[in-house]
Amino acid sequence: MMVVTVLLGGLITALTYAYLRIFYRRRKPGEPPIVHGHFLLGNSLPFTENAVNFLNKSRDKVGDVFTFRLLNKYWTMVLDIHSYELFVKEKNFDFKPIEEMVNNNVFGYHLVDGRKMVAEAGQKVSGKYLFATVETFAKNLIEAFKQTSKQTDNCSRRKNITAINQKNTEMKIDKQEVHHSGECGSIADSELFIDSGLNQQPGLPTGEVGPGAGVWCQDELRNFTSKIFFSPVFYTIFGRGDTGSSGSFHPQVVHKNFDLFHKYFNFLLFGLPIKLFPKAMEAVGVLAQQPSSAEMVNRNGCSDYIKHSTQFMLKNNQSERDIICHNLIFLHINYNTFRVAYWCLYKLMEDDVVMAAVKKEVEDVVEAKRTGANEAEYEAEFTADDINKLPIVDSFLNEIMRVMCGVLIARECTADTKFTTVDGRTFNIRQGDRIAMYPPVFHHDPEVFQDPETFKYDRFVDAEFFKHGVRVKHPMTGFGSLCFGQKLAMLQLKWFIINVVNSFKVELLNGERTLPNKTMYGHEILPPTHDVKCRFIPRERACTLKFLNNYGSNGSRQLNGTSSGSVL
Ligand code: HEM
Repeated sequence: MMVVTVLLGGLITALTYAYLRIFYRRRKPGEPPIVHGHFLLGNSLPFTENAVNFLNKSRDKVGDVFTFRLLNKYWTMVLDIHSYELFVKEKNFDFKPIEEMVNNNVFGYHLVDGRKMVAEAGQKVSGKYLFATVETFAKNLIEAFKQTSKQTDNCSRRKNITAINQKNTEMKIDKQEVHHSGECGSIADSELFIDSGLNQQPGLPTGEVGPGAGVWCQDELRNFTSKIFFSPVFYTIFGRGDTGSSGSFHPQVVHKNFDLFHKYFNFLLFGLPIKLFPKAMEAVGVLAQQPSSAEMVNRNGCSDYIKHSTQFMLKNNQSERDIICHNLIFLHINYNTFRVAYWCLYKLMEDDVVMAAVKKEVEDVVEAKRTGANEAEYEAEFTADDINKLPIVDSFLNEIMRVMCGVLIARECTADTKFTTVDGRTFNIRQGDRIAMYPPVFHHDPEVFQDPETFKYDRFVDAEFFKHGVRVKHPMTGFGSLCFGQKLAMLQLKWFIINVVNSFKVELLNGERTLPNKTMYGHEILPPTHDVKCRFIPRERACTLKFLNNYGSNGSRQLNGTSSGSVL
């Protein structure tokens, strides 16, 4: 009995010691206030349920700089938007451990000399490389639009068959038939439906069928965006290999598997082993089937970013597996742009007023730029500056970025640090703690953005924003301070919006609605709670749009115009 009591006593003492060492913290003088939570989980549950609500409530209780706990890690949140520059410029707040955590926990690899590699590879998406990348993207976009338009011809053919057969139902296209009809693989196309026109939905205009014209095609919005946006992004990054030799390294296969993998992203980020998630394992198995590094760098159209980073890693004797993981990270980064494109299409379709405003701006500028003797020859050229000088397109995109942003700007504190906010309050931050700013809180602050829950496409036109009566220098912080791809992403997205409005009519099917999934805060761009069905048809006689790479001519080495992006 005595032995049992002693053992029990020992166990309780050990557990109490471990608890005090790992979880418990007493606030020291000068440190931010602590928001206490569950004795084991800390504040993990309210944070993962809805981070913005939790952080707002905490701020109301203890002020805009405070510390809380996620499992065993203490985080200090700086929710003072005016202190953004001070935060991102503090040399003791280091991004490297965060980057390593993502590389290690989510992608299972270590990047040798990572900071140097990112700094060097980052050059490959700025200056002349930025312009060249947009040029390649624009060409790939034309190709993707062409292929998708061809599918509506296919729908048209099928419609006739449908009419002949008197089938009054939607039909799913036979996988193989679609596979032969265009570049898209069978996975994407397996979800393509024909809107036969015979089962017209109430409230929707009749499919515009004329000789030689397509009919409305139905698709899931994610699938549609994948074909017209993710494909060109994918080919811009990796080029087009010798088709057939690349197997499952195909944009639609990669996209489907990335979609699946991303569902588990937050679990992996917090360190849970991927083996717990068989579906994620399966997806990664497919994603890992990539061309060898030697083949990749020689692929036609492979980006300078991938070429440079691959060669850098080879020089450091990193394995083929590491290179594959790095390619996945780069895709993961670009997947954000895909999600924004999804929301752009959704918001255009959701509200006729938004669509009309964006369309008018695009049509006016296309009309003004148009050259050519007749409709068949109409063509309009856009430079990067031209793209950036469309206030409605710019504001619409910024509003999407505001509402859909889920990013946490996180750093690790590398030494005990006194952090002083812009209004002069000083807080002691402990070495080893995480420290963060949270753009979604700023983006939904009613003092900065009036009616923050309402989507206002023109919110950013000639606008300034204020907090406590002081102008906010950085109202939009969704790219953080380090993102090299900000200018590229914004240009690609604007060019996509212009082109999609010019080339397609797109509509949501009746009653189809979705929302950003707020349990996914932590993803840079929030995914939808569920997908929606849409339908599309190419616009007849659409003017051909071209991107003009004028880098270096007329001194245009910089990007001018509205919100072209500024990395601090
Ligand atoms: C809508 C699209 C995108 C969003 C929302 C986004 C957002 C972000 C954010 C929040 C960070 C962390 C920054 C920080 O903590 O200060 C980041 C880092 C980064 N982004 Fe982006 N990004 C996007 C697109 C891109 C693209 C297209 C590229 C490349 C061409 C890119 C390249 C990078 C790189 C290389 C980093 C890491 C920088 C470093 O390690 O120092 N991003 N991005």
